[in-house]
Amino acid sequence: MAGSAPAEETRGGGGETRCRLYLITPPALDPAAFAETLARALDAGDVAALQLRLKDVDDDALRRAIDLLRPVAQSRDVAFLLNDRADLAVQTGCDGAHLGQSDGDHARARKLLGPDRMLGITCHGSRHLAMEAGEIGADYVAFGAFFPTTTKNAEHRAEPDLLQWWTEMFELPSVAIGGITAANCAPLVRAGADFLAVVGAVWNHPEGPAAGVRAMNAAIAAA
Ligand SMILES: Cc1ncc(COP(=O)(O)OP(=O)(O)O)c(N)n1
Ligand SMILES: Cc1nc(C(=O)O)sc1CCOP(=O)(O)O
Ligand SMILES: [Mg+2]
Repeated sequence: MAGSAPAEETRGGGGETRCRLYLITPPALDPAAFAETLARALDAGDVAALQLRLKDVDDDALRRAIDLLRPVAQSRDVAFLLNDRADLAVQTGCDGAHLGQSDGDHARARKLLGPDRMLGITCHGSRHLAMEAGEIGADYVAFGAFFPTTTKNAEHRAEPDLLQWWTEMFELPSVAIGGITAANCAPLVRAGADFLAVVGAVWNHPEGPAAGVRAMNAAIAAA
C-alpha cells in the first residue's frame, strides 16, 4: 500500500493477488514508548499499512502521536493512515485516512485528500456500501467484522463469500477486518482479501508484536 495505488501494489500482471498485512494501532498507547514497539513490529516482516486509531483524544494528543509514529512507518515504506480524520491527515502529512459510515461526507474527504493520499472506507458486510465507496473514489473498501472481536463493539458481520464476490467483480482492493488471527485468516486470504487488518493478533500476541507480525505473514503465505 505504500507508495503508489494499492491496486498496483497487490495485483500482479496475471491478476493474481498478494494479500498483505494492515496493522491498526492498539486503542490506547503512549506515543513515545509505542514508537519503539512499533519499530520492532514493522522490522519483523512485511506490513503494507499502519492506521493510527485513537478514540477520545484531543487534536493536540493526536498530532503528537502522528509526529512520533508517522516517521517510524513512512521511513520503512509503510503507509501511515489516520482513523476518522481526513482533515488532520492532510495537515500532518499522513498517507491517507480511513473513514467509517458515520465519519462525515466521503466525497468531501476524497476532495480534501486529493489524488495522492489514500481514502479507505468501512463497508461492513454490504455490497451496496462498497459500490458507493468505489463510486466516490475510495482506494480500498473494508469489510467486517469477520470474527468476534474484543477490540471494539463491532455491530456488523461479513462473510468470506463477500470478499470473493468483490474480488471477482471489481479491481478495487478489499480489506478484511475483525477478530482476524493467524489461526483463522486462511479463508479470507483464499477468498481474495487484498489486506488483512488486525489489532489484537499482533499487539496482544503472547510472544510480543514482532512474533505477531511473523505469525500473520506466515499464515498469509500458507493460506
Ligand atoms: C481498515 C479498517 N476497516 C474498518 C475500520 C472501522 O472503521 P469505523 O467503522 O469508522 O470504526 P472505527 O474504527 O472508527 O471505530 C477501520 N478503522 N479500519
Ligand atoms: C477497528 C475495527 N473495525 C471493525 C469493523 O468490523 O469495522 S472490527 C475492528 C477491530 C479490529 O481489531 P481486532 O483485529 O483486534 O479484532
Ligand atoms: Mg471511524
